[in-house]
Amino acid sequence: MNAILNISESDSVPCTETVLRTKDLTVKFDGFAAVNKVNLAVARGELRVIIGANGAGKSTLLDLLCGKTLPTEGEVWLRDRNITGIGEAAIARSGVGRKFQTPSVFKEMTVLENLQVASNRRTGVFANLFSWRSPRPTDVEAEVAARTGLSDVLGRRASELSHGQLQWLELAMVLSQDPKIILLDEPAAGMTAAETDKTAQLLLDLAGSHTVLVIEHDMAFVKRICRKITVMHQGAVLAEGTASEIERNQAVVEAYLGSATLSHA
Ligand SMILES: Nc1ncnc2c1ncn2[C@@H]1O[C@H](COP(=O)(O)OP(=O)(O)OP(=O)(O)O)[C@@H](O)[C@H]1O
Repeated sequence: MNAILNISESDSVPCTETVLRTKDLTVKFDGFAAVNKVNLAVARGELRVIIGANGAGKSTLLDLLCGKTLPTEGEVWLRDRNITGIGEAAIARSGVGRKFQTPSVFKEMTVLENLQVASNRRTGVFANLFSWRSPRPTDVEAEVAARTGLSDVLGRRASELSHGQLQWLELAMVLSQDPKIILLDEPAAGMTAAETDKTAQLLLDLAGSHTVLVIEHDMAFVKRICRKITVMHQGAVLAEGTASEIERNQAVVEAYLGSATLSHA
């Protein structure tokens, strides 16, 4: 049992308990349905990838799940709790962590200082920014840094990190708040092949103990990490299934993959 991040042997076995569910989730902007009656059911410990063409509604769906955007209709459920409209902060406190595509780390702070800000976020950002900081990581910060490959750069300023390290720092900041569900927007975008590999392994390691939803365009990456894919098209769910089921689905091929298969897209 890893007490620090609440990872146990049984947690690492994917199960069929649904932890995140949406019911006819819809948001309209000036009458345009960016997300349209989406019914999603994600199991505890699952690593789910959401794919779809530009403008399909993927990011907006994550915005709805984390409370950044309020739905026009429909509901979001976390296990047996309806979290629709409870607000972004309350949803975060309920265990949903979101990492955006553009890192929002404090560039002039060290990696450790960024982790300290993140792990104390519940106490309020300003109290936190001006509070005294230990030069040593707590057990949780050390564990999160080890998990994301940042142990050797804890003392380095964020501005000196590579693109991949910045992305991992942002993920580490999300992890340090101990989320049960992690929402990620294109975590491997702009990464080198080696960084992409490391990110794939990181996500595979996180799944099981966490439920992970990832938006991704890089199909080689998708095939590597994913057991179940949700395909979005024009705000709605077009198909769900394994990579091989998806690449054989004629509607998906026509709407998104074109004549390419997932391995070539
Ligand atoms: N706040 C908003 N106001 C108006 N329209 C919006 C808003 N947010 C998103 N949209 C529209 O909703 C649609 C879905 O956008 P979204 O960003 O969710 O797509 P996406 O699948 O994530 O695309 P990409 O892969 O390019 O990021 C787009 O047509 C977008 O212009």
